[in-house]
This record gives sequence, C-alpha cells and structure tokens, in this order.
Amino acid sequence: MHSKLVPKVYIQSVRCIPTHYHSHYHYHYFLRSCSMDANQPSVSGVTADVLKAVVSQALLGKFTAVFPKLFKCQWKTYEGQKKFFANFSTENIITASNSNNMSGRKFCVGGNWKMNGDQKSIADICKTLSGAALDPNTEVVIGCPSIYLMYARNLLPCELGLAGQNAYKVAKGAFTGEISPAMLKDIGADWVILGHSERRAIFKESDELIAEKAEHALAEGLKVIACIGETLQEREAGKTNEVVARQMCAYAQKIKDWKNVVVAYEPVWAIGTGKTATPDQAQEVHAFLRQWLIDNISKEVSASLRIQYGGSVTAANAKELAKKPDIDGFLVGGASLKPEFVDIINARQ
Ligand SMILES: O=C(CO)COP(=O)(O)O
Repeated sequence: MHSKLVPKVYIQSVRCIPTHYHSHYHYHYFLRSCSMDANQPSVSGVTADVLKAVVSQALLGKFTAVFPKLFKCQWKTYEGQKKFFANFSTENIITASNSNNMSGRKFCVGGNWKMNGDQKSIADICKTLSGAALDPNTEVVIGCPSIYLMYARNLLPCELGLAGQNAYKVAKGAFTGEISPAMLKDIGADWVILGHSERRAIFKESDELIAEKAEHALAEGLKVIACIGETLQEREAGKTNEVVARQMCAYAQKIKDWKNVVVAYEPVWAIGTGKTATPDQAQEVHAFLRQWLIDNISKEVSASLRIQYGGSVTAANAKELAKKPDIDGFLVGGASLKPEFVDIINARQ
C-alpha cells in the first residue's frame, strides 16, 4: 500500500554570505538539503516554519529572486538582509543543530591549505566540495591563502566556513604585509587560524602575540581556530602536557569568551610527516586538555569547547581518530587539497 507522505521541510543549515562587492551588496540565503520525508528527523532543529517565514518575507517583496530550485533567495539590499536577521537568528538555527556526537559538540573539520593552490586547483577543490555529499553534522572550515579568499568564497558551498590563515592584532595601520580580522570579515571570511606551529617556528610568533591576535580576532567577530602542539623534542622529553598547558595559558590570559573558539591540537612531529598520532596518543592529550579546561577555565567551557586533532590526518586514519570521545574534529593540511578530504569530513558517518 502506498503510504501518504505529509510534506514537511527539514533544513540542515542556514547561512548567509555576501556574493558581490560592488555598489550594491547582494546576499544569498541558502536553505540546504531540504527533505520532504516526514519520517526524517530534523537535522538541525530547523523546521518548515523557517521556510514558511522566508516565503512570507519573499512575498512581501524582500527578495529579488525567490527559490530558484526552492532553496535559494536573494535580498535586494544589505538592509533587507539585516531586517531579516533581526527576526531570525541564524546563530540559533545553526547552534540548535543536533549532532550524532554524544558530547553535543558539533564535529568540526578544517582544511588548512597553507601556501598551496592556484586559481585552477582551487576551483577544482571547490568543485569537488560543491558536488560532494558532506555530512550535515560536520562543520567545515576552509583555511585558504589570503589572496584567494574572495575567489574561494564565491566558489565554495555557502554553508562551508572560510578562514584566513593568519591575521594581525589590530584593525588597520602601518603594518606592511599584514592583514586584519576586519579585512577578513569584509571579504566574507568568518574564521581565522591562529598560532599554527609553522607561524610559531618559521615566523617566530610568541605565545603572547598569538593570544593577542586571538583576542582581537574574537573582538572583531571572527571565529578562531587556536592551534597548539608540542615538538618531537618536547614529546621525547616528556613535556607534552607542560607545553600545551603553557600555550593554553597564554590564550586564556586574553580569551574571556570561548564560544567562538575551536582549539586545534597539532603535535608538530605529526605535521606533514605522515606520522599521525595514534588515536590513543591523540585522545590522551585531548583528555588532558579537557581536564585543564575544567581546572583553569570552567566545566562548561570544558564540556563545550571543540578540540580538533591535526597532523597527517588522511581518509585512512580519520575514522578511528574520530571515534575518540575528546576528538571533535580535525585540522587537515595535505589531505585537504585532495578529494579524500570529503571522506575526512564524513569520518563520523
Ligand atoms: O598542519 C596541519 C594542519 O594545520 C596538518 O598538516 P598535514 O595534515 O599535512 O600533516
């Protein structure tokens, strides 16, 4: 017998991004992956009500284009977009998201392209990501070379976050060669990766400078992937916990609200070496960090702060690492430039 489906729309993510930077701002509002299956649980707590509200806004003439393929709207003006968000908080929608992780922390996978890519290869990666079925329970952030950020923003699926790989600690001024969080935000990036071991080792960034950068980036409204990790020498000297605690202390001196922070634990000896920490090795440090957060920040922050693992993550080892209770995602270098990045994003599936 044919059972009747009651059409109900489930929406997995809601996001708004600027798409042009000329005289008028145009914004796209995407409702992704709607399902008409009444039996499918709501993935992010977003229901047909939201869609109905969008439709009603559209009927009031707020949009220039309504639902090409059902899922996409466009505001005429920045003001229109702002008005819409006065009524609907996308933050709430996104954070209302259920994840299949028992911890309640949404799995978060960053791709750190480092100083790699050109227009052609970036277009290829963006095409792969656009065409792939990405786990809606995973938040994805792409760390792109600054010169290609705007280019990538226009090619990447809009529900993917975009990160600068560095930003200075003030908004503007005579700092030749630097970029600021305000600039990142201005071109549509919503994240910044700070304190990467390559910045620490090659560009001699201190714990203190990195923490100041994090403080400023957060104050400017960016989300921060705050990197930490010990060198091989430090690990062999039994100093792993001491080193990551020192790096966390520096961040904690400056960061008062951890809501927009993800910590990336990246043992330096595992970066680009093909030597991944075993799932147990990684879990051990993540559990130490979780306890450090209880002891030095709060139980709430310890329970909610996401800690990524980074260092030679590949499609082959991601699934085992992702099973560990304190590993809430990955920061991926080399493999984020390859199609296998899709499998890493989907490691929890
Ligand atoms: O540094 C990293 C991500 O920030 C890790 O790099 P690999 O994944 O290439 O080891």
